[in-house]
Amino acid sequence: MQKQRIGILGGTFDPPHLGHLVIANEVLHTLKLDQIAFMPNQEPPHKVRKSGTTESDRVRMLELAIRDNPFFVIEKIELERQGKSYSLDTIKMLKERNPDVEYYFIIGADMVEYLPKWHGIEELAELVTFIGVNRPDYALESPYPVQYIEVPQMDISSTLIRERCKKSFSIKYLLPDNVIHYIEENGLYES
Ligand SMILES: Nc1ncnc2c1ncn2[C@@H]1O[C@H](COP(=O)(O)OP(=O)(O)OP(=O)(O)O)[C@@H](O)[C@H]1O
Ligand SMILES: O=C(O)c1ccc[n+]([C@@H]2O[C@H](COP(=O)([O-])O)[C@@H](O)[C@H]2O)c1
Repeated sequence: MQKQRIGILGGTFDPPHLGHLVIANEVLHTLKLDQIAFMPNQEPPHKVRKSGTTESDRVRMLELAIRDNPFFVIEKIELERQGKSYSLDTIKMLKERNPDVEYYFIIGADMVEYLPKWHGIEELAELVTFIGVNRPDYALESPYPVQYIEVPQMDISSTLIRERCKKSFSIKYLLPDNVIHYIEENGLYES
């Protein structure tokens, strides 16, 4: 039996935006994967979250963002454990639960640059195939094995969206309309 092939897009998704959706879709189709699992982290290993959104806000926004795509799912495994969400621990747990799945870990070029600092990177690189996608202002080079996929470049980040909300500046077209409604209804990122 052929193994199931799943792309994992790990992230903070605070909030999810079109950059996430476009890279997920490009990788899904280029590699003909079975599905893409968006995996929100509990506590990002390399940055401090200051936005004030709750875990359930981030999950709800992701649910809304991927709602119309049957190939997109949410993997909540990192929300089940406290502390920093090291990818090595997560992938080991996922492989234990699903031994017949091959995992493709999708990362933007900022994370490709950061790979040497990932916890247990040598071991992790043996367990997954890293898929690197371009992102403005970052190089796509790594001493670790990374398969590169060229995606339409978008200078959108969650930081940009949070900053715009704070200034009451428009965020239309940068993320799905239903996520924008959620942000507005719940007054997220206003301060
Ligand atoms: N516009 C983009 N182009 C390519 N990759 C992206 C883009 N936005 C996010 N990514 C990648 O998606 C993954 C999850 O990103 P994350 O949820 O941290 O979003 P972010 O926009 O980088 O957030 P923040 O601005 O808060 O740091 C990371 O691997 C990141 O490199
Ligand atoms: O395990 C690590 O050391 C590690 C270091 C940096 C980032 N990551 C993972 O890379 C993914 C993207 O991270 P972020 O912070 O840009 O959302 C997310 O799943 C993180 O948990 C993992």
